Amino acid sequence: MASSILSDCSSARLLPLRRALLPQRVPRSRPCPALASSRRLFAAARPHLLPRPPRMDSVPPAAASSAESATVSADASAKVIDGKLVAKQVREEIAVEVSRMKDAIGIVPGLAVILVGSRKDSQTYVRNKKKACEAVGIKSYEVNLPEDSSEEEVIKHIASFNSDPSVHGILVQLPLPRHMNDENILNAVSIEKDVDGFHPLNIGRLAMQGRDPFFVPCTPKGCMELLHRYGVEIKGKRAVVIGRSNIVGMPAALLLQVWSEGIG
Ligand SMILES: Nc1nc2c(c(=O)[nH]1)N[C@@H](CN(C=O)c1ccc(C(=O)N[C@@H](CCC(=O)O)C(=O)O)cc1)CN2
Repeated sequence: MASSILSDCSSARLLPLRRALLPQRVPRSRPCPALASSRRLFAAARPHLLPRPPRMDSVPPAAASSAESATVSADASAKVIDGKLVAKQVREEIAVEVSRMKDAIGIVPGLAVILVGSRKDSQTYVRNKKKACEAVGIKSYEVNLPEDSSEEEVIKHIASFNSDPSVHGILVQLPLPRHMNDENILNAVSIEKDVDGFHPLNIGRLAMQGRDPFFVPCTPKGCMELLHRYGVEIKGKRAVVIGRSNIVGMPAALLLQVWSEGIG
């Protein structure tokens, strides 16, 4: 029986993990020092690649009691993972980190979000990202462009954020209008500021042996963070990822594969 199931609502295909078919990974190389400082700065806001925080030694009381009543078989019991509790802890940790950074070097991380069009769901996600930044002291920059904007206009804004030293992370909210080519736009984001981890180089580095991505897509990273903080051991387990989107399913499968080898 699979011990972990991650579901990707954006695409309902089963993606078998390739771990069993791939050779053992070698320990990952250290990143280029010049790029590492910018990555570290924003990693405080979305700590994909920072040293991992200590696990919760015990499941929080509320989750523990639910977990006890949710036994699924003689040798395995279910753990109810309280995502809201973990999210609160992560926000608190980030707020402390940002405040320390401000005191130490007088810089706060800056996140730029570009939204094209007026989809209600995308507006909500962008609003929530902005609120989340405000709550922890991250400065946010927002650009809203009309649905009929050209790819060049979007890329012009990306280029401007790429060269703005107060912006450490850039997100282009997806989906983009149909007339735009996602690839051209995502390729324009500097890989050191690609906090979504959608740039092909970051995804490629996630997939390759001996490479580290600068950032990892946030939804699968969040799933991994939950497993980690609840002490769910991945090594040696089988996992099922439902869905294979570029945003969730595919990077989730890659992360499970990397972490199952004890790296990450
Ligand atoms: N630039 C990006 N665009 C998009 C992303 C992204 O990560 N970066 N992901 C989605 C939209 N999105 C965030 O922007 C997003 C949507 C939904 C969820 C999610 O986890 N949903 C849960 C429900 C959570 C809740 O209701 O509390 C679920 O579906 O089970 C995360 C991120 C597309 N665009």
